[in-house]
Amino acid sequence: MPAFDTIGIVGAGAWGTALANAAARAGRQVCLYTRDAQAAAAMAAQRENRHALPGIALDPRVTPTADLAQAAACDALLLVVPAQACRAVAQDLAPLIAPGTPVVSCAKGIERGSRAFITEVIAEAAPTAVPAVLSGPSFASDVAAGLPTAVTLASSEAALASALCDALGSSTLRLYFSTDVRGVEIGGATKNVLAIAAGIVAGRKLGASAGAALVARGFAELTRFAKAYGGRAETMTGLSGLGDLILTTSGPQSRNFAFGAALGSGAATPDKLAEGAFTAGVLVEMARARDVDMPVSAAVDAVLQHRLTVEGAIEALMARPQKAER
Ligand SMILES: NC(=O)C1=CN([C@@H]2O[C@H](COP(=O)(O)OP(=O)(O)OC[C@H]3O[C@@H](n4cnc5c(N)ncnc54)[C@H](OP(=O)(O)O)[C@@H]3O)[C@@H](O)[C@H]2O)C=CC1
Ligand SMILES: O=C(CO)COP(=O)(O)O
Repeated sequence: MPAFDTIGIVGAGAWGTALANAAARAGRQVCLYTRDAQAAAAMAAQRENRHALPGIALDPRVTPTADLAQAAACDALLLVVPAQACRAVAQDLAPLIAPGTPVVSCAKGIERGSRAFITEVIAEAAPTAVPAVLSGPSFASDVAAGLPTAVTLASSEAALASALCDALGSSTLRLYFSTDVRGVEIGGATKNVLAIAAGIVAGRKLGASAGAALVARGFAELTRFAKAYGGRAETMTGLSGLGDLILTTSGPQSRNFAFGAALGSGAATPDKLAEGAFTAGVLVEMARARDVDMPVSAAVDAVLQHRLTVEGAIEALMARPQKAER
């Protein structure tokens, strides 16, 4: 298995920039791609991504670029753009990468319309790539600051997943490997929708008891969905499932939680990426298609689609028929 000396990061938002520094800290040479040439030049001159991750110096091993081919020539690529942009970016990468190059999805979502998981999107759009996924409880600002963080990296080939963990891991970022690609991506996509629900509960000041009930019942539906779509139970209780659910339902450092809190309090929603708002509808469609009961996610979707008010959604959840706890 190659050592993956060079890592191309495609997408220089908060998470892409944090992962660039993390990979550099692990000893890799890193190419950090943004589609914005001016932003690449500013990052190169200022050695900082002032737009997405202000106050964090770029590691000297990180080279910003607006040349996709330069990033695509690296030994392994991390795809760090919003989930709904992954297909377009993977299509652009397809003619540029060497066959067999690992392309690791770091996005947390499901493609709308196609109902495809992001590793499926990569496999369709860049058929010569080897798809993988990195997910787990990891705020960009924490990782960038070098705070201790642990995540999961999954590929269908255990040896590849393990080699990528070696390439990206450092004393501050610990990676566990897995072959449960589907389970890892389901955890990351679903917890964002549940984080919006947790934010609504907090924004509406429904109390800590309601918040805890929401996380527990949310985890139950996340696990049901994963089972229906081929994820493993042990992955759901791991970093990319329960771990990330706990992190993102804990407070406003999560953009999804902050988005939900604004909905709950009636404030304007922040102008920041909240992936759960894009995932809720497709998640609920996919749940219905396999007869999976996901009342919390369905309530979030109904609020986002203005089919229910926040008040109406809470009433409907509390009025559900009595059932056994499972
Ligand atoms: N932030 C975090 O703590 C974490 C985020 N994630 C996940 O990572 C993904 C990205 O999040 P994050 O970095 O925070 O988001 P940001 O909003 O900070 O950045 C998104 C980046 O993607 C770029 N982008 C969007 N569309 C395209 C496109 N079509 N082609 C090229 N670049 C594009 C944007 O470029 P431009 O500025 O030019 O629009 C921007 O640089 C999400 O799925 C998120 O859930 C996962 C773990 C942690
Ligand atoms: O995925 C994340 C942490 O693991 C980031 O969550 P938010 O996108 O809600 O900020």
